[in-house]
Amino acid sequence: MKVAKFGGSSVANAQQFKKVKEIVLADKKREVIVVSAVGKSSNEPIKVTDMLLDLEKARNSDQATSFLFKKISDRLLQIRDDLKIDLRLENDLLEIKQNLVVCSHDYLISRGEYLTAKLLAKYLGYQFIDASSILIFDGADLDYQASKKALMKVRQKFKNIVVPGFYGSKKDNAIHLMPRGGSDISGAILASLLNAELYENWTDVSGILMADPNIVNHSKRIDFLSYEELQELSYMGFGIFQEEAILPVREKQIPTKILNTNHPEEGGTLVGDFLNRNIENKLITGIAGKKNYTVITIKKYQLNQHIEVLQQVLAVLQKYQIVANYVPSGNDSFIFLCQQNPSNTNLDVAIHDLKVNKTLDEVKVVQDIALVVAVSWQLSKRPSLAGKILEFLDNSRINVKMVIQEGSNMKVVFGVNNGDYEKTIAKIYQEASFYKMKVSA
Ligand SMILES: Nc1ncnc2c1ncn2[C@@H]1O[C@H](COP(=O)(O)OP(=O)(O)O)[C@@H](O)[C@H]1O
Ligand SMILES: N[C@@H](CC(=O)OP(=O)(O)O)C(=O)O
Repeated sequence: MKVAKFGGSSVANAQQFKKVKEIVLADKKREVIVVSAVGKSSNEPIKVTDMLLDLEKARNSDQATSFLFKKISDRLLQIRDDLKIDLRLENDLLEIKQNLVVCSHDYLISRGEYLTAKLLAKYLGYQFIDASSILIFDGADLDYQASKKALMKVRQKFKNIVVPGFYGSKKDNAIHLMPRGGSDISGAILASLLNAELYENWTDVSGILMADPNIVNHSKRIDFLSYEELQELSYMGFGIFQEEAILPVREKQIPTKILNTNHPEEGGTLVGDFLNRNIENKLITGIAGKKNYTVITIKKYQLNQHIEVLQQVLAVLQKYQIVANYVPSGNDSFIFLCQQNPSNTNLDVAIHDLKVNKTLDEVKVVQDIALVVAVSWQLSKRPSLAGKILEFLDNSRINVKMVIQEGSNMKVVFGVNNGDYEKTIAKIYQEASFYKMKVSA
């Protein structure tokens, strides 16, 4: 059997629902369908999930909510009416409206998926199964056994089901919301629980492209990608597949395909255990990145003899709950990379604490740095990769602030000014995707 997840763009309007139906019914093995909330279309620039977030903001600041609630309801009811789906969605909408003042964030934001899945289930003639009854979480982690047991019970009764993505339930039955893009995770978990032969992830691009199509026009598709490569790319901001969705399919080695709902005939990217594929002479597999990092360089003479300094710095970061990547950089210094978040002032306070710490020789802070990662299959066999890319960037006068090639034998990270982010990705793509390199044995 196959698990097929359809993203918000695949269910953005009635037209898209029709395409989904055609795809699902074309293969009997597509038994478990996971769906996101109604997403963006050319006429509707806002995802229902973002509309719900706006609704929550209005509720929390005692502003009027009825206009926003109506807008959300209208989008869903329009699809129902266009497709003549025989479903009294008004009852569900009323229940949500009645809960609006008191309900939790997780409940409210998950309602987009809940309502969309109800519509799709009815439209496909599949059974709607609320994700809260089969994906059970213990804290942030899935309770695998409890979820498997609940899912098996459902599957004994119903073969073909539609499950809303993006949420499950906690032990106390309250809704547990996943991170943004979480329907990818729901699909991957279901594929893992069911040992699916394939996990299909249907979206609005025909596979994973070497670089973000919003930055590079006509970027080449990656036909085959290993779980490890996808992990590195998703971690660094590949928007197309949620990073946390990789582990469930990777653990069970479930082949995963990224496909286009608008063009199923174009095929897509197959993600699998391809690390031992025949080495190609392509310079890189893909490029990803994120803006808005703060780089904190800590200097301490003979640092390797003062391990307590590292402990002190980590304690400050822990105190202010700062998530940071740590990079050793020589005998006398190390750097931390932290993602900036304008609404979180903890980073400024932590930096202040570090600066007044007399044990440290110097604390240098550089803000507004973008990190761009080039992932290359078996980097160790291509030792001159980082140098080659630096040469390309140098030729186009991009000021590279740092290069990190630690730990993984799969990626090189370049730190550049935020303003050079797009240019860096475009440049690496332009040069590297055409460049053929000799591979050492
Ligand atoms: N490397 C990439 N390859 C393909 N798409 C990418 C890449 N990086 C970013 N994207 C963006 O990801 C989008 C698909 O993800 P998303 O908007 O979450 O879709 P969905 O609503 O189907 O889940 C594409 O439309 C594209 O703009
Ligand atoms: N609707 C949620 C979950 C999700 O996975 O959406 P999409 O598949 O449209 O990226 C979000 O916007 O984050």
